[in-house]
Amino acid sequence: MEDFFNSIEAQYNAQLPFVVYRKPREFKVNALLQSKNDLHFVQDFTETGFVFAPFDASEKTVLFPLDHSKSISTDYAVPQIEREIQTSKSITSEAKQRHINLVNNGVNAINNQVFQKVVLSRQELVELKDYNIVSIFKNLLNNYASAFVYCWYHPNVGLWLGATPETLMKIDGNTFSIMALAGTQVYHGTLSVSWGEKEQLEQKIVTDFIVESLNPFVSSVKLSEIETVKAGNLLHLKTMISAQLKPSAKLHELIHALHPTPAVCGYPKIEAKAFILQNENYNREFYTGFLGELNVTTTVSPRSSKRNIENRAYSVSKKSTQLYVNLRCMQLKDSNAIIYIGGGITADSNPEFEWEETVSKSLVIKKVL
Ligand SMILES: C=C(O[C@@H]1C=C(C(=O)O)C=C[C@H]1O)C(=O)O
Repeated sequence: MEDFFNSIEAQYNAQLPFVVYRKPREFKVNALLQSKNDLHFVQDFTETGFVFAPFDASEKTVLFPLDHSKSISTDYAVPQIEREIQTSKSITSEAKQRHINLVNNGVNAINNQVFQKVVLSRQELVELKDYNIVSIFKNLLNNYASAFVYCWYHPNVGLWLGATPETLMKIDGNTFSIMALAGTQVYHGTLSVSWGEKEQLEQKIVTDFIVESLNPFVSSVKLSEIETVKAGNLLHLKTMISAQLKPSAKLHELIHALHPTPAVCGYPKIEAKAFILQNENYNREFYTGFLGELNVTTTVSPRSSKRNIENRAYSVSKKSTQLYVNLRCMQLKDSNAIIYIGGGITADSNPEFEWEETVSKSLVIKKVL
């Protein structure tokens, strides 16, 4: 296992591109190491490899192509330590006022019927004296077992790390699933909590948008019950949506229809996105973009018991895609961690609470620094 992490460190020190990641609730940590520092982009999502996409879909999506990279992996058992997060009050009142003004502008636009929901965010700088990316990555692994945890690096793009609770989409053969995640409250030891109308509405907007956008691409849609889920120190509302992809469905069209969903952008999408780009006053870059495995072939054997050994002849290869929304993340740049945090705004948003929500979300990352 230490060899694995030494290879990651050596790759970073040599300024060569890599991604190291662990899927939710898995023990295996995978990495792709590019042997040269070339920068590849996705053309039409028929490629195979690991993608890293920005919030603004008019910008390019970076690809680490499987055939230009070395794949390595290790098993990693998480030590049983869930440290509680200490709330820090180090934030300037200027940053707070700026966010409150931004939220007020969002609520005004909603009252003027420009859109129904918008997700507004900010960045926060934490100065780091010195840091080791492998130790920060291990802290993320140890603290967020149910998240997709990653560290992604390209010398011409940047160094990003995160532990996201949100799946953008999973495709296994023709089976498609997606998560509608929204609504936030701080976890106080129980999942049995009640949710306000504001949170229920902001989550429903996400579910409805997904179902409507999927319609041209799928043949049968199933919705789960709405569940309360825990992500670090927070609780969210979640609906799982699954469907069968039509043979004619093209992945790039599907991604274009869904991303960015109202979980990270707003509804309607075009108006909300324009508001974000004009009003947030900073560049989200890859925050609220997506990342993950694209068209990776997995071989599934129907039975693995000895009695059915002859069945191995029927083992099938499937293409699988697993993309996650880039949330609870940071960029390490010079001697700073830039933390990205936001929340969904509806007509009933209270700007002070929205500020507090971003503070709570920032602790997910601050805890591992
Ligand atoms: C935008 C973020 O999170 C998203 C917004 C949420 C909300 O508004 O309640 C909840 C989960 C995510 O879909 C973030 O973490 O920065």
